[in-house]
Amino acid sequence: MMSQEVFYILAINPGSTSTKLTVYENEKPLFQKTVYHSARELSSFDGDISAQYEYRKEQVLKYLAQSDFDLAKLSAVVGRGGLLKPIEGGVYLIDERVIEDALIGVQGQHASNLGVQLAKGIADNYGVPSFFVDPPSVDEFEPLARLSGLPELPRRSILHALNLKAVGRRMAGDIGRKFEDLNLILTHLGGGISVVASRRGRFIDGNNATEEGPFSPERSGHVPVRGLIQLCYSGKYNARELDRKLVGQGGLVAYLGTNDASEVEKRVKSGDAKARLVFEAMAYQVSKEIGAMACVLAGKVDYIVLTGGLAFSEIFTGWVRGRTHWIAPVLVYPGEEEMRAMVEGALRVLRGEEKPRVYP
Ligand SMILES: Nc1ncnc2c1ncn2[C@@H]1O[C@H](COP(=O)(O)OP(=O)(O)O)[C@@H](O)[C@H]1O
Ligand SMILES: CCCC(=O)OP(=O)(O)O
Repeated sequence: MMSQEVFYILAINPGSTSTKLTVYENEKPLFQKTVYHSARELSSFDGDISAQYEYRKEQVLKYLAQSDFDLAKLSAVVGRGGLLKPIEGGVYLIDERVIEDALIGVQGQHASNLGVQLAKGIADNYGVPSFFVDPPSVDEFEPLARLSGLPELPRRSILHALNLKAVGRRMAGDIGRKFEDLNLILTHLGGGISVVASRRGRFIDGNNATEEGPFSPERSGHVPVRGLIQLCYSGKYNARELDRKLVGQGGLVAYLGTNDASEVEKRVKSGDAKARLVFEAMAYQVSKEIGAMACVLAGKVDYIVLTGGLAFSEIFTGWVRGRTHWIAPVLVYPGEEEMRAMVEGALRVLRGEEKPRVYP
């Protein structure tokens, strides 16, 4: 029997509330770590994502050192793609143009922009290639989904593509069907929230997780726009401060002072009425967005799928199920498949099963 070549992959996934890292030997995880960043810790960077680079890199290297894994054995590093140009899904090589777009935030600033920077930074030190897979800027919207009501402000596809594609595939496999044969409403419940209409595997519409849809642990979601204009001209905030208020300091953080949904769940269980109102309102808004995506799919919905860290909360998923089960059966896949999906993408390229795409 031929022996299979052994590849060692490091995957790095910076999110708004955490940095996840893992090392795989082929398909086998050797080490996994989630470093949580509190809202207070991140507020010291004053909304400047690039300024978090050294801090997050230090954290990654610190926990890797504790893992006893010898980085000299690395075959590749894969980072979560950021708010890059709108592109097709797939595995991409990280080159200087990717880093440039991540740094300037070609479609905005978000922690995931650090994923490609951290991956390339570490990969270059060890002379190995670096990749990103299905970034948040995967864009499969239909023409109808792109209009907002103002021609100058088209809607943009910014969502949790990596996790939602991976969980959609896993869920379809679990019921013996193909992802490409199903109509799904896929919902990522994390630091940010995406609710997506997946028609036969294509994400034809979904809320932009950085500026639309439900509020989330750290984002305001959609807000009354004329009130927002008044805030802009109130003289109280500059543009960065206001952006930070909406993304980073919105949602649970604004109402309850924490981005930690498990902490909020504890407060709800202990009888805190305000925590209950806010937590239930977030579930109510997620349910409304699911209803909107059911209309996008003209009611032809096979399943509603809830995933992400917040899907561990049975109280929360129970509220969403209660309001949406009449649309389609609700399946819950707590946590995320992002790390495995990134590693598998890199492995396909290293094994020559797929050619890496070049960023346009
Ligand atoms: N067991 C749990 N119960 C409730 N909430 C949880 C649990 N685990 C994580 N969360 C919450 O999920 C959110 C983060 O989800 P995650 O998918 O890890 O986010 P990110 O989008 O930042 O990667 C945080 O608000 C976190 O507190
Ligand atoms: C910008 C879409 C991705 C996103 O919001 O990720 P997090 O929830 O990890 O911040």
